[in-house]
Formats: sequence, C-alpha cells, structure tokens
Amino acid sequence: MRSAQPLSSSKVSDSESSLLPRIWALLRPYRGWLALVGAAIVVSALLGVVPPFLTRAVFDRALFPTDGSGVHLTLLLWLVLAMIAVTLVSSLISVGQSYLTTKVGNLSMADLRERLFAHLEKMELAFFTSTKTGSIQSRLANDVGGVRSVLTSTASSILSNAVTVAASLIAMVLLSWQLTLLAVALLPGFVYLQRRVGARRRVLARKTQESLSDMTAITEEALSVSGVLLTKVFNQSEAELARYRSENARQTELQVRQAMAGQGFFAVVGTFMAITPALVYLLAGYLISDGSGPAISAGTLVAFSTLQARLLQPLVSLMRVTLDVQTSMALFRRIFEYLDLQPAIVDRPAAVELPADSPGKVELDDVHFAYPTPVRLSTADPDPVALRSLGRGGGGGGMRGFSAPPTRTPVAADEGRTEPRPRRWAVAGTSLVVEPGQLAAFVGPSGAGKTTLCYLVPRLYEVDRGAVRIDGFDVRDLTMSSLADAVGMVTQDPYLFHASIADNLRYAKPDATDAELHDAATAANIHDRILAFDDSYDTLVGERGFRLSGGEKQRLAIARVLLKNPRVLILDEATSALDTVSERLVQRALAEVMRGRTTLAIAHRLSTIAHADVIFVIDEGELVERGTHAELLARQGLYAKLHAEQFGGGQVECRCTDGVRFTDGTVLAPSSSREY
Ligand SMILES: Nc1ncnc2c1ncn2[C@@H]1O[C@H](COP(=O)(O)OP(=O)(O)OP(=O)(O)O)[C@@H](O)[C@H]1O
Repeated sequence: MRSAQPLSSSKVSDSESSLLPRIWALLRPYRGWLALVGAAIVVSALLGVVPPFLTRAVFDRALFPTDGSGVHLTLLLWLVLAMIAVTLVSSLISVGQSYLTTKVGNLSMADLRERLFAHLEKMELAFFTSTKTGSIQSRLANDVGGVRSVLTSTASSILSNAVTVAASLIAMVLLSWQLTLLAVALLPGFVYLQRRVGARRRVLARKTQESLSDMTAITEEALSVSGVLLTKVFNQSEAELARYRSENARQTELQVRQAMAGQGFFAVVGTFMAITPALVYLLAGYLISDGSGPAISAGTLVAFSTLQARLLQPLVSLMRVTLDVQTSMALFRRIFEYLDLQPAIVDRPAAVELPADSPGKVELDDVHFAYPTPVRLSTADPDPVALRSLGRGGGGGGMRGFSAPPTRTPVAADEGRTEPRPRRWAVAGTSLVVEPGQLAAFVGPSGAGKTTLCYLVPRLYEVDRGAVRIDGFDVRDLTMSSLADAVGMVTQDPYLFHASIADNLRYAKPDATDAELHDAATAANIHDRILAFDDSYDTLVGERGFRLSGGEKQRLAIARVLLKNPRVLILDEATSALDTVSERLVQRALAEVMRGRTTLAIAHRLSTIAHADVIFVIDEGELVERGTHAELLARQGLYAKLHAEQFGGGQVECRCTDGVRFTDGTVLAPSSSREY
C-alpha cells in the first residue's frame, strides 16, 4: 500500500523529483506531439537570434560599410527581405506551437480529471462518509484546474525561454564576451533571490488552495438544497454568511499576498535589465577609446543591445515560470495524494461471478465489524478527515461491542503522530441465515447496528472477522459487479438524480422500454401520480428529488429497484418521514417489491414484522433474539419490550409525520409521540 505523504512546505521540494516522473507519465501518451512542439520551439528560438545579426549586417555592411564605401542598396534589400521572412516564419511556427501545446495540455488534464473521478468512484463508502464532499469537489475542480497552466503552457514556455536565453547568450558572447560579462554579472544573485521568493510563494499557494477548498466545502454545505433547508429552519443564514465572509476575506488576503510576493524582486530584475544598455554603451566607450580592447563596430553595439533587450523578457518569464511550477507541484501533490489512496474494497484477483440463477440465500457467519478510524490526509484540507484504506482482519473479538476491534494502521498523518481512537464493534459476533425468498425483519433500538449489518451484505463495508455469504459464496470472493447486480436497496432517503423521472428509473435498467417503466411504476403505486405531472415521465425531479414528496420519492425508488429486479433486497423502511396517506401507498408498493425475493428489512411497520418469516432483534451490535413474531412475544425479552413500546402492544401499525396509524386502519392525528 502506498501511503499518502505529508505536505509541509519544507517537504515539497524534497519530493519534486519524485513528482516529475508522474507528471511526465500524464504527458507520455502525447509524446509524439510534444516532440513536434519541442522542435518548433527550438527552431523559433534559434530564428529569434538571427535578426540582431541581420541588423549588424545592415549597419556594418549595407548602410554604413566599415570600409567607407557608400550604401549597398541591393544588399540592404536582401537583408530586409530576410528579416521579414524570419519574422513571418517565427510567427507561423508560434501559432502552430500554441495550438499543439494547448491541445496536449487540455487533453492530459482531461485524462487526469477522469482518472481522479474514476479512482474516487472506486473508493469505499467509508471514505465518503468521513470526507467533506466539498473537499473532494475542490480537488477535482480547483486543484486540477490549478495545474492546467503547467500542462498547457508552462512546459513549452520553459523550453522556449531557456532556448532563447541560451541562444541569445551564445550570440552575445560571439559579438563581445566583455560586454556579455557585464550583462550577466548579476544573474547568479537573481537566481538566489528567485529561489527564496519561490519558497514563499509556494507556502502561500498551499494556503490559498486550502482556503479555496474550505470555501468550496462551505458553499457545498450551505447552498445545497439540504443545507439551505437546514439553514432556514434553524435561522442560521447570518452564521453561514459570517462563516463564508471570514473564509472569503482570508482567501482575498492570500490571493493578494500570493500575487504580490516577488513583485519587488521582479521590479529589481526589470530595472537592472533596463539600465544594462546604458552600462554597455559606457563600457564599449572605454574599450574603444582604450584601443587595447577589441574593435567594436556600431553594428555590433546595436546588435548586442537588441540581443540584451531580448534577454529580459525570457529571463523574467523563466523566473516567473519556475515559481509557477513550484506552486503547481503543491497542487500535483494534492491530486496524487488522492490517486494514491487505495480503495479498501475491490475485486479479489480470483473473484468469481455470482451465478445468474442463484436463489439468494444470505448467511452471516460470526460477523464482526467496526467502523474504520478516520485519519487525516497529509495535504490536509482545513477539515479533511479522510479515511484511508486500512489493513483488514486480525486481532480483537469479544462481547457487547466493548472488546478491542482489530487495530488498523492509519496512514501516516502529521508524520505518524495520529493515534487511532479505540473503536467499538458496530456488529459483533452475528451469525444468521435468511433462506431464499424469505422476509427477514431486523428490529432493535436506534443505533443498534441494523443498518450497518445490512450494509455488509452488498459489501459496502468489509467485515473484520467472520464472513457474509450469498448462496454459499463469501461476498469477498464475488466480483463487485455481480454482487451489485444481485443485491438491491431501498434506503430511508432515496437518492434521485437531477434528471427526468424516466431517466431516474432507467438508472436501474438503461435499456428498459416505456412499457417496463410503466409496469414498475404501476407496481410501485406511483404510475398515476407520474401521469398527473405536467410532463409525465419527462418531469424533472429537481436536485436530489426535492420536487417530490417523501412518499413519492420512496415509491419511485421502489419502482427503480423493481426494474433492477435483484435477488436480494435490503429495505430500510422509513415511516417516520411519511404522512399516513403516503405511508399506506408506500406500504402497498413494498409488498409488491418484496414478493418472491429474499428481503432483509429494517422494519418500522408492525405488518412487515408480523409477516416476516424470521425476526432478528439487534442490540448494541449483537443479535440478541431471533424467531417469529409469536415466538418472540412469548419469550418476553427485548422484542416484547420494543413491541409494547413502539407498537402499542400490537395496536400501532406505524408512526408517521401526521399521526399514528393503527392496525385496524384508523389514524390518530396529531401524533402523540413521533419518536420511537
Ligand atoms: N459511518 C459511520 N462511521 C462511524 N460510526 C458509524 C457510522 N455509521 C453508523 N455508525 C455508528 O454505528 C452504530 C450503529 O449504527 P446503525 O446506523 O447501524 O444503527 P441502526 O440500528 O440502523 O440505527 P437506526 O435505527 O437509528 O437507523 C451507531 O453507534 C452509529 O453511531
């Protein structure tokens, strides 16, 4: 396992060398084009030093021949034509080169974005439950966007400027080494200064990016539909604004500081380069009047000054670009850190497909599971508790969730000083069997571990000890894709995409015909409701389905799972979020979806429990009772207690937002007690 590396400002440069091969790997697919770009750059840089020599010839041979003869008009004409041709060819090459670099840069950036997206999609659920969505989005958008310049223009700009500087220097030495010495005397000092400025800008760039990531996270949290809802209900608009305002101010300050860092340095470099010609003329005067030095013609002096002036722009660009590269390295590091996260739950090398005709028997064999300890990523976002893939298995075991779960090694964060907090079993020593086609109801107090237990079946989390099997296959030996096809889920708050109803339904079966959609919706009790919408099946559901009521969303989710037609269904019944009318509609839809398939229901309705073939009572992560409704009531244990408390000893069917529905069909509103 590759571990994420800490990003501290002092560490960045240490590891730049290790980043370069990885950055090159991004560009490698386009190396043919890059070679072409390189050739174009070298040719145009070399062409760039030709005009000063032509200028010298114009002065010393055509206009004011040093032998004292008159103006050579024909030669002048040819020299002028050559100057025009060189400029034209350079311009044409430069257009082609810009096209190629932009294209290569954007293509490699698209590759990087896609790789990051694909990689994040493979990460286990635990990674997302412990990482801010905004932070993930920030790395995908801001960080990848931030390295755009490196991949588009920086590399070519470095090459082009370096070749121009080298060619100009050689040409200057050829013209006069004494004048060249004067012109470059201060360069080593500049390089030293530039390194110091670079280090400062790098620190500022990292802080700016972290702040940007925090702002994205705040925006994502506060301006999502759920966030806005929460803000309004709790009257926290001002607090949210204050949080945003403070981060915004920090961002502004950092941006200004980052932009200004090094401006003084560039001003010094610029001033020096600007006054160099004057110094050159002075030195030339001494050399000529001294008589001992080389004869410096007027043409040589003009050509030298032109070259020296040409040196300024590429030299400053080169220094700026070096700073940009250092900044981008920090961003690359953040991106590669995500790419280095190893998904904890992946197909084993010898993973097999679950046979298509397998009946759907679910078995848990001495299952232990504890939620992994979240650890900090080293290139931390301000609140980036990001979970690492963690070693599995081994250690621990025991009773009542207070024994020690296996210690997993968190990825080094804060240079290894993060101690994992003691964890407790969320599921401890559970063994059970649900036969094909059976309805198994899971009941227990809130937080007992029912949801966690059910999530282990589709391998959303990996067991620490024991095994979960479907039709005798350990789920860890099955391919993720065949397992996902076999197990369907209807969660408490079903997720819908911001798309049409039809598109949301086809998510389960992309090739479903309209007739199939209608059949599934009819079975889920939602077809007539859909027809009542203005755009029928083409109605947009709004972000996360917010334009639909809770009951409508649930019935759509049921229709969706009907289209998927899984052998095993996991059902998290949510009645407390529904009103009694919707609840009745949902219940009928559920009866339809449960028929003929193995169902594991986290039950909140008495009827589901009463009709269950087997009931499992969970408490503090452990399976404490099992049996049928009658058997468990007779036992007078936890089930009997819950039955008395939650279901009024058998009179209450379920509790809804607007009241209690009794088993005889009557409804009492408003609800006297909604919590259970
Ligand atoms: N992502 C998570 N990370 C860490 N702990 C978690 C996570 N999800 C749940 N837990 C903890 O695991 C325990 C079991 O939670 P779980 O959601 O499985 O209970 P539940 O029986 O389904 O509860 P409810 O009926 O209220 O939904 C709880 O203590 C809960 O706080």
